[in-house]
This record gives sequence, structure tokens and C-alpha cells, in this order.
Amino acid sequence: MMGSIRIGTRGSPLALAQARMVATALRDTHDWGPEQIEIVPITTTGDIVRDRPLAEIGGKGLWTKELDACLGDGRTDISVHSMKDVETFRPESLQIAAMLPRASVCDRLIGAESLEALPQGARVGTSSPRRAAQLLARRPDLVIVPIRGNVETRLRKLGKGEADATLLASAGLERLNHPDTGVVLDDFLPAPAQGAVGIEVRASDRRTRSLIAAIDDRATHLCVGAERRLLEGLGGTCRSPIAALARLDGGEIHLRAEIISPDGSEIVRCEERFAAEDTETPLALARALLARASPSLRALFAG
Ligand SMILES: NCc1[nH]cc(CCC(=O)O)c1CC(=O)O
Repeated sequence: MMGSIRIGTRGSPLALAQARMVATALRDTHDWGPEQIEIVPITTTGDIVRDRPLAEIGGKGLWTKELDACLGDGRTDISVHSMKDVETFRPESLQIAAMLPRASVCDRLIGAESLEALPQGARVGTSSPRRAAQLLARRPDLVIVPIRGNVETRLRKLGKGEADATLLASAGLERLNHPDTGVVLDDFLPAPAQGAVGIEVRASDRRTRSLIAAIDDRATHLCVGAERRLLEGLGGTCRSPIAALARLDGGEIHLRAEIISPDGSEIVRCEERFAAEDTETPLALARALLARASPSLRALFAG
């Protein structure tokens, strides 16, 4: 049977690169020709509101609302997302049907050989509360300055001296052909779902659901599922500094997570192994993290 599919994606270079990865996976798996796949770039609120930290703009679904609308009314058949940017609770009518094999999960430091090499009081550009807190935990002298825009924009701003250094996800840099930019910070726990590309379908669309399920990477799906479940348990928002990383090891998930006060002075960590099908333990871990946090740290979470 001939298939054909319209892929909804944000229009940023990274989003388009990820949509093309999905197109390639579908072509290889279903033996489709290029004419059977159409990439439909969609502008989202997050793309328009550029110059304020996202955490400040608030509001739900900055990156997803417009994609959801197109998917919902059939203008597209699937949406491709950076799972890191997808809010915890999704509309019931939609379903994340697959994830591509996860790329690098870590952040990279750009602008210095290492954190230690940054001069006293250096300005590090990031609008991520997690990255800011993780930086300050190691280097309280650093000055965090907001920086926004897509990956290329941030690299350009760094080049113009808006900051002395910045942190970016390794996955994004690799997908944009910057494999050698910056140094990997492998002792920084990443954001939940970092490096994962997810594919969403209409729950009612059984044909597309099964076409997409064929390219699912089970290990990535399980690990990102556990990280997002922890986020759900914490009542995490874009204002809450949360890091989490799961790995599949045999039939078990190994989940590590931390919550950090915005100034980096308080870090609460946890680590647990549990069966891959177990969706309750991440919630219990979230409760345990909050129980050990100071009242002011706990107050940052809705969970
Ligand atoms: N919030 C923006 C965003 N969403 C996904 C990525 C990178 C790719 C990924 O983590 O999957 C980035 C840029 C960054 O954090 O450096």
C-alpha cells in the first residue's frame, strides 16, 4: 500500500533537522519515496516571543499549541517534538507514538575549556533555571545572564560578546553540524528528556499510529517516559530546576535525578533502579525528593 504523511514541525533549523531525521527513518522503514513525505513548518508562540526568558513568559504549550492545532484538525498527520520542550500533560486526543533513538544527552560548555577555566565572575548566558542552578552550585561567583533564541542565534550572541560562555545541549549542536563546538559537561545531569525526539499522532488515527510505532526506539521511550513521570510527580514547570536521566540496563531502568535551588546552594539528589514497566517508582522518587528539600526549594514545585 502507498503511504503518505505530513510532518508538522517548528521551523527552527534544529526542529527541521529533527523532522528530516523522522522522514528518513520512515522512508527507510516503510520503503517510501521522498514524494510521500511532506514537512510542514509551523510557527509557534515560542518562536515569536523571542527576547524574554521563556520561564518569564510562562503559559503552557509555547512550542506545541500550534502544532497540536494542525495535528488535531488533520492539516498534519504527525508532530515532531524535542521531547524536552513538550509539557508533561498532553491533550487526551494526542499520543506520543514513538521516539527516535536518543542522541547525546549532555550539555556542552562553549566559551571555555572547562568550568574551572572560566575567569572569576565570568558571565554565562543561559535562560534555563536548571543550567543556572547547576552552574552556580559549582561556581557561585559566575554571573548568569539571560540569552535566548535558537542554537545558531545563541552562538552568534556569544560571538558578539553578550556572554563569556554558554551551555547548549550536545544533541542540538550535533544535529546542526557543530559536533566539535564546546566541551561536554558529563557531570551535569541533563534536563528530563534532553536529546530525545518524539513523534505525536492523533490517538484516533490507527493507520498513522502503527506506521509510526514501527520506528519507535523502545529504550529511549522507556527512559524518557520515566524522566517525564518524575517531572509529573514533582509538578515541574519551566521555572523549576530539575535534572533527570534514565538509562535502560537489562530490563531495569536506572534513574538519577536532582532538584536544585536557583542559587545552587541546595541540591537534593536521588538514584534508583526499578523494573522498566514500573511507572509508580518515579512518582515515589519525586515525593522523596520533595520530602528532603527545604521549604523554600519545595515551594518551587506544584507537586
Ligand atoms: N529548549 C530549547 C531546546 N530544545 C531542545 C534542544 C536541544 C536538543 C535536545 O535537547 O533534544 C534545545 C536547545 C538546547 O537546550 O541547547
